[in-house]
Order: sequence, then C-alpha cells, then structure tokens
Amino acid sequence: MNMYVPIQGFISSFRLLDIVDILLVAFVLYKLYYLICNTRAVALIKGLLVLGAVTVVSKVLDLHVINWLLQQGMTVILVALPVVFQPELRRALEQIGRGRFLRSGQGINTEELNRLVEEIAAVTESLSKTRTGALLVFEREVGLNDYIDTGIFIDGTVSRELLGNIFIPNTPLHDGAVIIRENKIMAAACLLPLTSDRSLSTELGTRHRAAIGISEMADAVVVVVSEETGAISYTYGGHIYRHLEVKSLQKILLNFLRPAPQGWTNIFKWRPAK
Ligand SMILES: Nc1ncnc2c1ncn2[C@@H]1O[C@H](COP(=O)(O)OP(=O)(O)OP(=O)(O)O)[C@@H](O)[C@H]1O
Repeated sequence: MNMYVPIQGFISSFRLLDIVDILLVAFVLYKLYYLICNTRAVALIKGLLVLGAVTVVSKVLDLHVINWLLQQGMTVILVALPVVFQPELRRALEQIGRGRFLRSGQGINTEELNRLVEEIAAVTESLSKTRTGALLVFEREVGLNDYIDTGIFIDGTVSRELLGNIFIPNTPLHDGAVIIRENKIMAAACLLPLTSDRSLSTELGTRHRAAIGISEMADAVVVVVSEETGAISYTYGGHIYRHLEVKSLQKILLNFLRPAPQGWTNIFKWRPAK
C-alpha cells in the first residue's frame, strides 16, 4: 500500500477555511493562556496534566483499580472546577462580554503613562518615608466598577498632590483603596475583597490582604504602602511582591500599564505584562 495516499488525500481536502479554523483556535488558545498566566489556574493545569499522564500510563499497563479510581477522581474534579475557579471564570466572561477579548488597544498613550508613573513613584516614595498607609489599585482589562461603587467617586486626574491628600491619616478618604483607571482617580475609600489565602505571612494585615484579594478577582495591579514599616509592595494575580525600591516599582508599573500595540497586525506580537 502506498503510504503517501493518506497524506495526499489530506492535502487535497485541505481548504482555505481550515487555515482560518486553525488560526482562530490558535488565537483563542493564546488569549486563554493570557487569561490564566500568573494565576492559580496554572498550578491546577499542571496538576491535571500529571493526573492525565498517570491515567494514560495506568491504562497502558492495565492497572484496572488505579485507572478506575483516577477516572472517577477526574469526574469529581471536572464538576468542582467551576466552583473553585469562579473568580477566574467570571473574569474571562467579563472580558468576552466587554469585547476586550478581541481588543488590543488601551486608552492611555505613552506620554500620559510616563507622567502617571512619575506621579505614582513620587507619591509612593513620600508616603513610604512618612509611613502613611496607602492602597492603589490600577484597573487593567477587567472593569472594577463594582468596587468603585463602594467608595467615594472622584474622577480626577492623577497627581502626587491629590493622592498625597487622599491618604492623610484621619481624613474621610484615607481609609480603603484608591482605584485608578488610565490616568484618572475614579474613587477613594473603596472596599476591596480580602483574600482567603491562609498561607500568607501573619505580618500581612487587612490592607495587604485586600490588595491580594482584588488581584485574585481581576487582572488589576495593586500598590501597597505599609503604615507600619513604610515598605512598598505590589500584588498581581493573587501574589504579593514585597519590599520594592521606587525605581523597580516604576519599571513594574510601566510594564503592566503600557499601551498595547494597536491593530490586528500586532495582536500576536503583544505579550502579557509579567
Ligand atoms: N477590605 C478592605 N478594602 C480596602 N481597604 C482596606 C480593607 N481592609 C482594610 N483596609 C485598609 O487597611 C487598613 C488597616 O490596615 P492593617 O493595619 O490591618 O493592614 P496591614 O496589612 O497590616 O497594613 P499596614 O502595614 O499598613 O499596617 C484600614 O484602615 C483600611 O484603610
């Protein structure tokens, strides 16, 4: 039998639409990768891959009992997934619903971004020196209107003076978080969800737990200044990165908030901020 016949058959039946089909699947997989990278879901996927590999090996070796147990376990895991990963699923659906899944552009230009980051660096440095507690949430693709609604609406351009004023202790706006959208302070004194992660250091109180909590629910990047130590930290994807220098914070913010390249041609060149 000629072994090239199936390949020839495959090539001759290949249509232009199949290329479109493959490109679409590649695009959706790429976007899904962006949604889950730097989240808890990565560890889960690794776990599922290991379980899948063990299931295949047990099937090949005819280990009936182990194979049966693994298959039953898989069913339970698949049913439990939507419950455990409700925040991630909600985030994914929100992005699709807001049309962001297909959008690569953001509303802030490089000049505005540089100014924003300068202002944030200046105010963070001064808050850190005076040991004034602060919580700054930078909205990215996932909308934070639910949390903006819990605070006091401001809608003012970001400046070191305005932010410095907001966080003066014992004033009405200092308690809670400031939420920033592009280069606007949308609201202050916002209430954020606390993380339920029990493995966190006991040094971290509610301010830091709120910063981690919101970063689990959305793709926001959050800057925290500790009232107790003046230490600067940021959170993203449910992780906290502590004791930052102002210079590193500037680089991190530039990276996270930089405008994405515009247009379809650049969509595959774009990389999620790490
Ligand atoms: N759910 C929340 N959402 C927004 N802000 C919160 C929330 N819970 C607490 N905060 C802020 O954190 C402050 C309390 O900080 P706390 O001392 O418990 O935290 P911490 O992580 O130890 O921070 P610090 O190092 O600054 O003391 C509150 O006054 C309030 O401003």
